[in-house]
Amino acid sequence: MSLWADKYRPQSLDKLTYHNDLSAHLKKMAHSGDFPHMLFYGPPGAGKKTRIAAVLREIYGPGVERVRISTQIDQRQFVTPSNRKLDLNIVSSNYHMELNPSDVGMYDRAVVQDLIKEVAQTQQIDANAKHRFKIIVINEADELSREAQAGLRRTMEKYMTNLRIILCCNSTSKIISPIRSRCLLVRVARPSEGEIDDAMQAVAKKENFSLPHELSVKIADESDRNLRKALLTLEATKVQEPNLAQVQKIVKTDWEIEISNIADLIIAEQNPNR
Ligand SMILES: Nc1ncnc2c1ncn2[C@@H]1O[C@H](COP(=O)(O)OP(=O)(O)OP(=O)(O)O)[C@@H](O)[C@H]1O
Repeated sequence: MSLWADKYRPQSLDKLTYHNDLSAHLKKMAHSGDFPHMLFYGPPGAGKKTRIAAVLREIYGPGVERVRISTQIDQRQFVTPSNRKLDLNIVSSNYHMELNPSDVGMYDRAVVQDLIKEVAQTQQIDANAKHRFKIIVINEADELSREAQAGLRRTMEKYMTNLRIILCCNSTSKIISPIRSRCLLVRVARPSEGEIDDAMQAVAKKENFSLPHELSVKIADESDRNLRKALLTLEATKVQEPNLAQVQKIVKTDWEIEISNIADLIIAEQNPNR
């Protein structure tokens, strides 16, 4: 059973419920022959990854179902110059590959370069594929070391014919300017409270319950307009109090409670032992 935040994630650009101009623009670009490298940025839970996944679907058209079926998670091992073994999870399909290189810390440069080279050097096998290029999605790109970014920049130039990079991060300030200037910058802003309300109401409808407007606004407000957090909070609240009309207090997510407990402990007794 998956969480509502995953279960009801819109799959295509047409189904995205806000920033409609941006969706239309991305759609146009996906169908033009000329797809640039892209840098998606914006606050947590604003919908960056959802949007990127929708763009991939749009680009690879009818083959998109195959993307889903053939998408798999690989665990790959890299050996560092000092012979340490590192594991990295990679989500990939015939058309794309998705990585979190920051998971391997200071070895990110080697990993990024190896993987990109590997993808760039394998031709698209599917002769019916609409596009000749593959896409590599790099998450948490702002955590990449400068060396990794410099390597990435060279690779972007070298393999432009059969490879596009989509970077995803919170802020562009840690991305080196030669990369920024080679990418189309796509800002995914926080949805408004009204838009969060709409998204939660849509989930409530699919789950067959009614969500009082005041509660919805309260959740939107308390979640800092982070849509994922709002959906998680809604689900946790509904589990605890199935009759939402009676909810007095919004349920916080486990990690929030945990962090708040830790903070209380630290404040209660301020010594090195604690
Ligand atoms: N346009 C949209 N309409 C409705 N729901 C959406 C939309 N975009 C995202 N969501 C929902 O919001 C949640 C957060 O989206 P997503 O994971 O894409 O955010 P993100 O910006 O990539 O977050 P982070 O930076 O924290 O990884 C998802 O659970 C998804 O279901």
